[in-house]
Amino acid sequence: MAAFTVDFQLCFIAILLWLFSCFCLSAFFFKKRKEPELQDCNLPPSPPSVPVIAHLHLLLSVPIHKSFQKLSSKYGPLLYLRAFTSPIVLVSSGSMAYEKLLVTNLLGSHSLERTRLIRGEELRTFRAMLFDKATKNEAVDVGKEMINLTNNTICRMIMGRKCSEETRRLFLIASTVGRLLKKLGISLFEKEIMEVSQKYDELLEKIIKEREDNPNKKEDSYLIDVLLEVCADDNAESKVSRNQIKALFCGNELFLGGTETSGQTTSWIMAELINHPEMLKRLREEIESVVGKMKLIQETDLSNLLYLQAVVKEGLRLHPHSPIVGFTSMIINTYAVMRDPDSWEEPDEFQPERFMVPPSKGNKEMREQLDLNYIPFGSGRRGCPGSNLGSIFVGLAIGTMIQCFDWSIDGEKVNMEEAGDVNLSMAHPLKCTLVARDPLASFMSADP
Ligand code: HEM
Repeated sequence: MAAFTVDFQLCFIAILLWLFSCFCLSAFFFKKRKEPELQDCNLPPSPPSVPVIAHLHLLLSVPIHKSFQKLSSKYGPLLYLRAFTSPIVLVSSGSMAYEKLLVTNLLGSHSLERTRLIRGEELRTFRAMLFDKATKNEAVDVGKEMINLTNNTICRMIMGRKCSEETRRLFLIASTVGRLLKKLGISLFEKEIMEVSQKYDELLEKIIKEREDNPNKKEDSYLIDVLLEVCADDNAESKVSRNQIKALFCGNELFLGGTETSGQTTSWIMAELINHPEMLKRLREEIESVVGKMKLIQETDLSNLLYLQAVVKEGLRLHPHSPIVGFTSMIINTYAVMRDPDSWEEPDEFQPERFMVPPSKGNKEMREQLDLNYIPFGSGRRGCPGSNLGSIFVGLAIGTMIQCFDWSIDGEKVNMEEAGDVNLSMAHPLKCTLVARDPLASFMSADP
């Protein structure tokens, strides 16, 4: 009996302690929100919840990605959950087939060719923005402007229209929080997503409705048109729901994977070129001899600009955006592999020449070396499906910035200190002032 009393007391104390810690945790980790604001929002569906803690038990179950996968297969890919009173939107992609559809209709070589015009237009806007900053003598945050460029371009490649300021804000939240969580297969956004949720849903509904009412001709169709066609087809091989199409725009890996990676890579490469003026000069000379002195660089020039390609490759080798990548049951330290002194001469030096294939080495040997030791885009099934598009983004931006402007920074050299753990970034984001170069300035000021 005595033993029973002690156990009962212990149990009681344990329950009290548990409840107390739950409340402490909630006060510490989750900000309180007012219910009326949430009721205003047009929220995604929500699974049954438990009193007080709401969906906390689901968020704490291990392994979390499996538990979320189970939830999304039961209730759909876009879910509204709560931990106590804190809102969470869970975005899970539906199926491999759906992912495949996205990748082939956006990143495949045929699609890249079809969307070249969009990238050309966005590049012109980017160049005009830089020209404007140069005229006003304003500093440029290279990474930030590159993220804007890639966001706008990917958005247009998907649905034929630009991102609004709001959308861009949402993507920026997604890229910060989502970066850590994408490995778990979830996207978790805080207050801001709930605030824009209703307006955002309305905007997406409007776009989808517009496309449904006026479908594009097949040859002019964007990814969104292909997805809507599959969504409407009951006999389609891979099922796509309306919610999945919406989920594509809030936190999908296409945006997370495509924007910050290109932004950071471009910043690192510009920093290396500013620190190595002789390489910057060589690159500029190559552009002038291949493209011409009176013509602005275009995507179709990239395949002829071998030194530019080598500069981009070397930037990706020294500063991989993902220093750690996971393969099936292994973790690979790409940073260490690409700086391994057994494979690379002077591995810590920025030397684009190493990617200019010397005639004595031959292409085969070079390719073997790259296959084994060059993995800035990961490798295998989990490797980056956007590697071609990423190289185009970075190559074009670097080519444009070097061809059209002279760059300067505060101080002698750019500080190359690294920051970040999951993703490698510059501890001191690259900010420069620029001057438009003659005679190209006259072309840029005439740009729209
Ligand atoms: C220079 C630019 C880029 C770099 C350095 C880069 C690098 C990477 C790396 C290393 C991974 C594998 C991550 C891992 O295994 O944990 C990855 C995955 C991915 N990337 Fe990229 N990427 C770039 C551009 C892009 C672009 C432009 C897109 C598309 C618009 C894109 C879409 C994706 C997607 C969807 C995944 C996830 C693949 C999966 O998990 O199955 N990336 N990227």
